[in-house]
Amino acid sequence: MKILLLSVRPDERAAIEKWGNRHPDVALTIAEWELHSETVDQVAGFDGLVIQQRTQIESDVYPRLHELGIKQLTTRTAGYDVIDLKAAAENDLIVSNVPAYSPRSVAELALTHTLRLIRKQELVDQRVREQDFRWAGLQGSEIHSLTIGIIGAGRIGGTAARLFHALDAKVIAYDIKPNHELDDVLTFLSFEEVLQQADVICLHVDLNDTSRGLIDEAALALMKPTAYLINECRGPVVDTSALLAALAEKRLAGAALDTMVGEETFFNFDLRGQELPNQDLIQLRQYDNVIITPHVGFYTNIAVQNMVDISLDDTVAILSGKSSEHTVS
Ligand SMILES: NC(=O)C1=CN([C@@H]2O[C@H](COP(=O)(O)OP(=O)(O)OC[C@H]3O[C@@H](n4cnc5c(N)ncnc54)[C@H](O)[C@@H]3O)[C@@H](O)[C@H]2O)C=CC1
Ligand SMILES: O=C(O)C(=O)[C@H](O)COP(=O)(O)O
Repeated sequence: MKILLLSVRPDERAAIEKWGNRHPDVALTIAEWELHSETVDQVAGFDGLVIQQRTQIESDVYPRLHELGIKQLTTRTAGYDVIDLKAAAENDLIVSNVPAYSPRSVAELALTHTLRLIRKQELVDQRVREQDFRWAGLQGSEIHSLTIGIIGAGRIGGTAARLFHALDAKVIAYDIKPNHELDDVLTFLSFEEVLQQADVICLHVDLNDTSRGLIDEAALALMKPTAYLINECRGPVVDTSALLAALAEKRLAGAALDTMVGEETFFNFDLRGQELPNQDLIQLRQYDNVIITPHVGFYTNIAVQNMVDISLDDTVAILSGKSSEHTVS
């Protein structure tokens, strides 16, 4: 069996090698390129495909994969919004993802961002760098006195809720499919109630037709002017122009963004000394109450090993005609 892994980063190689040592019967090939119209022909001769990319797969790729005899497409990520599931199904491709490689990795970043925001840590760091050691303007708040609003209480949102609950915060949540196994740590409310009551809103929805643009001008207008917004899921869930307006007019206390619209042109690039390619990023970076992290929520040692292991196990299972519990349709 021949499996091609695409978009492989140097830090994934050790995990891939470990899996390969446990499966000497599987031939693994590593490549750094992404799956697109201009690269798809290089897939010829392989049985299985494992991807991880932020840019959409073009529509002509799916029929070409079918012509090349590819029957499976696995992304070693939780989000699978770069894949058009309808086009994949029309071309007999079984799609799978890695839904739970480490919900803690992202949930712990949400907690980190929350603590940094409520202690005004960006401003503190900036001032200390400038040798300004005054306290004025730096008073923070304590987590146990706050209400945390989780939008999308799935694997990651639910894990974040448990972390916040353990720190004695009040946790409220909105989800289109509430999971009542979380009732011991949070209270499900309406979308509007969560926005109105929370001191910190954490976004953990998957990107779909109902969540695209969910945090728009109207949603931001419902939030308290003292509240913070944290986006750890996908950039398009937030209307960035509306967010910028809310920040400019001080209708929001601040924000932390681990995902942004257009991030594929700047996150995980070394742009030191260069002009930034995105106006929203330029504007957001000017605020000392905005934290930007380059989509590192997932990026822990445990998560990277699990992403590799689970995606390769599933690829082998699917190609062997067995079922995988991670197929998506
Ligand atoms: N920053 C990062 O590095 C990472 C980001 N992610 C993103 O986080 C997302 C969530 O991951 P999981 O928790 O594993 O997914 P999940 O599928 O377990 O949870 C998503 C939840 O959102 C809910 N939801 C969907 N649309 C909604 C809407 N319009 N309003 C309210 N709730 C809605 C669903 O019902 C579900 O409970 C992924 O799809 C991915 O986009 C995932 C891993 C790493
Ligand atoms: O798993 C996900 O979903 C993630 O967001 C990642 O872990 C990073 O994946 P990409 O956004 O780089 O595909």
